[in-house]
Amino acid sequence: MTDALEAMKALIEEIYSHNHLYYTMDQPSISDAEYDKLYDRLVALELASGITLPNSPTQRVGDQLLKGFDPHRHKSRLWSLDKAQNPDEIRTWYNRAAKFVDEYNDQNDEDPLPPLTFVMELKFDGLTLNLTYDQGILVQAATRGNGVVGEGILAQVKTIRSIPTEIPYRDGIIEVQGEGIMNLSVLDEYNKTAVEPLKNARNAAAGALRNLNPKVTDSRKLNAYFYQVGYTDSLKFTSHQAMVDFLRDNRFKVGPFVEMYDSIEGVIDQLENITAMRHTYDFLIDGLVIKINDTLTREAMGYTDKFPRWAIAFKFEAEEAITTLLSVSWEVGRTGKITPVAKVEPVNIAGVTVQNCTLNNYGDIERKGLKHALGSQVYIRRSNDVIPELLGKVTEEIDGEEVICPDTCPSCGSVLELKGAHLFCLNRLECRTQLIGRITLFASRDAMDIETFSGMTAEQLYNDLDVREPADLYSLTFDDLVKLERFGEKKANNLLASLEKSKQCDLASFLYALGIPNTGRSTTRQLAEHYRDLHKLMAATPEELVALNDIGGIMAESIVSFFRDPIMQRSIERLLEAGVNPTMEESLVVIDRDNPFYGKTIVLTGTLPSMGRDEMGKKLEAMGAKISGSVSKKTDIVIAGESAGSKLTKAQDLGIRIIDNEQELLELMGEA
Ligand SMILES: NC(=O)c1ccc[n+]([C@@H]2O[C@H](COP(=O)([O-])OP(=O)(O)OC[C@H]3O[C@@H](n4cnc5c(N)ncnc54)[C@H](O)[C@@H]3O)[C@@H](O)[C@H]2O)c1
Ligand SMILES: [Zn+2]
Repeated sequence: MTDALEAMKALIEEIYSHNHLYYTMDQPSISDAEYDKLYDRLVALELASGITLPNSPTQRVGDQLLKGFDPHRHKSRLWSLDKAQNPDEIRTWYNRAAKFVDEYNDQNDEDPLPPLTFVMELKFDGLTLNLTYDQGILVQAATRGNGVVGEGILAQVKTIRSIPTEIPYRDGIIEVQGEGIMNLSVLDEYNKTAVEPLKNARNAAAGALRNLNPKVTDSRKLNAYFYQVGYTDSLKFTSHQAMVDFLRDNRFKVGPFVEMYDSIEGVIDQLENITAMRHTYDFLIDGLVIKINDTLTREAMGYTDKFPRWAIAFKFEAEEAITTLLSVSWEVGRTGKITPVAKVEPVNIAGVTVQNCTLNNYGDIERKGLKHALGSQVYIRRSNDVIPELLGKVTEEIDGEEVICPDTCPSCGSVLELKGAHLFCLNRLECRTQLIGRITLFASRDAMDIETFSGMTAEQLYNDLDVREPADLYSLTFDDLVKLERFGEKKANNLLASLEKSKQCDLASFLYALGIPNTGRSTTRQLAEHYRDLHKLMAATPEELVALNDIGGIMAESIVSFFRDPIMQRSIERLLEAGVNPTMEESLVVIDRDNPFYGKTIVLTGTLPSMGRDEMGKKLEAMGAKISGSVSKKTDIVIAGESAGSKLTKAQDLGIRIIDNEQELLELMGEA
């Protein structure tokens, strides 16, 4: 028992030191996942021993208040939330609630509680805010603090444009709870020019709101969402739904996802869908919150010392971790761009072991304060299946070994050149890695689609048969190939046949195969559709190109300088001489040019009830529409399915035509 006590005391001390860094300083030194592990260990010890020490963090909310802010005593307490990691833990919570209601109703058969219904909302990851309105005027805004008393941050909160300083409801005092956040697009924009980039939107928002200088808060362009009326003098809401309606009527921003369910299995059925959508929102969420809808039931169930019994948070798997930066190596891409790749101490993030992380470029290392970081603790993030990213050092003050940037190309040894934030090897004719990269791209599936070809094939052909550029592939012979290791007659013949077949290719794939810097598959398709002829495109001017949808200045310059480069011109000429014949496939069906989608740029977002976005996109393309991935002034129509996120908001802001009813859409398409 004394062992358990000692262990508990040590854990409590450790947790408090992290609480202080997280809640008071907004500068955590461990990831949330690691923190949660410590916390769960303490909970387990308390359960096993049956002892809870009086100062245990499991019995209280938050941490000490920061000096310099006026304390604000909340009119009604603010709470933390109980957590579930999986559907079974949600079912356990539900069973407890259902049992409570049964027992309650047995004793109160005159006035029973209604059957349980639920609401599910996004769990915003920012800083809790409690706003006080007196006769309709915003008179105070406070942090959660320890739940009873928070820090008054009215001046800071007033910099948030979306928070109303006056509301229509004027009967006495009302307190409204929500979360101050920094939109992810705003964080990206801020970091593009910031001297000190911000590593994480949660800490960025919390740090800005708890900054004594409201000008700093203002410069971070924060936002806020509200989900709860904590206190009123006289109002009563029968349900959460009624409360949300009240919030909307009083011009508070309510989350884009607030859904009602009449069974817990209905809630659980949706968990996976919403989890899959977590990256479509322009703000951080760290989970979902499930709450019982009915107010009387909430009041009857009440609270523990720390959280309401009528709500539970479903926590997503963490996407950030802390680990050690071991080394940085430099990789040469097919355009000659040199990219730093960081090797880290292997760490598990959401079920995947991460060992390598990208740093975008040379400039990034400086900007993220990583110049002296070898051997240091660093934050990494892996989200949305993208390549893990290195965010920055955990403790900026402590120097590690220096990251040395190369002056010469690690592949060919020629002197590197710095263009903007990127290092480049300009030796395009002889740099082995670049050449192999270009050949690999040329043969890849989205390009010329040469069967069974891989990066290894390109390397082998380079080493053994002097294949230096794509055109060389077309002069390979059976005798050359059959001699190669791991090749046999069959493989040699297959490769030759596939190369022969690729000569009749469509223009868009051919353009993609050339590897024009900064242009992806959708751009090359657009170029092909517009110019319909390789030589016309090769003669295009930057002005002509920017006039096309989705092509910006940088891309236009890339395209023009690519085609003006004598080396590329020669390379294309050789391909044509070899018999490659890129053509624009004329569509077989004649498109009715009077249909409402002809020539329109359309963005699809959210989930459509009857078919996938890809399928709908193809149908619209066949009607002459252009499908684009992002909303801009050039967008004509946004088709919004269920749970559409930031794209829909942006379309609304820009006043773009929105079709959000599938029936209407199908009618317009002539399909209904
Ligand atoms: N890394 C660290 O060192 C460290 C230290 C302390 C805490 N933490 C993190 O904080 C968590 C515990 O924190 P907590 O109690 O502050 O918060 P919580 O995660 O338990 O959640 C409670 C908060 O969720 C917010 N919330 C967001 N959306 C909501 C919605 N729709 N409805 C209701 N509430 C909503 C509210 O502000 C509320 O205060 C830990 O699990 C850990 O992840 C990390
Ligand atoms: Zn090189």
